[in-house]
Amino acid sequence: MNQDEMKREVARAAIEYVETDTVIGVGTGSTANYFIDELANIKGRIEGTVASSNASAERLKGHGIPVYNLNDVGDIGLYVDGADETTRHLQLTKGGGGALTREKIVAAASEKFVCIVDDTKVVDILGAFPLPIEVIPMARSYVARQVVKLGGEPVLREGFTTDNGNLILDVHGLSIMEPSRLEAQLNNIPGVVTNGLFAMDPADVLLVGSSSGVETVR
Ligand SMILES: O=C[C@H](O)[C@H](O)[C@H](O)COP(=O)(O)O
Repeated sequence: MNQDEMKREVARAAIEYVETDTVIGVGTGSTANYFIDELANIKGRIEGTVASSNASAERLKGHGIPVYNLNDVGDIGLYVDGADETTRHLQLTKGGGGALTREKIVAAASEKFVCIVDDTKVVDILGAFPLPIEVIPMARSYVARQVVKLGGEPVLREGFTTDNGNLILDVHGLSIMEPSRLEAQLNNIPGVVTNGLFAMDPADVLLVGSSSGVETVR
């Protein structure tokens, strides 16, 4: 099974968590796209969705699936999204597609976060994947200097603007031994909107696709 087939399999497995007549929080990225395509097959069974990016909203609408504004729905039961890296403790790095802030908001507003990955994303220690930080444009240099003091090497994601009109610094070289501590430390820097660590509030369920099938980690 290749990586795309594994992504499709975990996306299909996540459909099991969808409850009838509910609003589903939907993530962003290639794995989340497979989930959106699977959701299209059962769209008559759900009330609608809240999307974590404009790209996902467009894909959902393209399938004729209703997309609501988070402000217009109450708490959400289920959020399904991919990740760039995950540990077996369900702590994640996200934001490779730059959607980290809206992802963190929709995940926080959801009762259960089911994370769907292929087995290439599972690591012992987070950090090989550069950690994305969403930054208010006027604070870019200041934030970059503070990140250097923490031992990271920030690289501006050239030509990229988030759905919120901000910039992304991809931070290389951080050894993330204490993910929750680093998540809080980075978020405390003025000018940081949020960073891509989901450690203080990790996923609730991890579905890992591999050539031998889909494994569930809780
Ligand atoms: O901003 C993007 C998201 O955090 C994605 O969930 C993450 O980058 C994983 O994407 P993919 O499923 O394409 O590897």
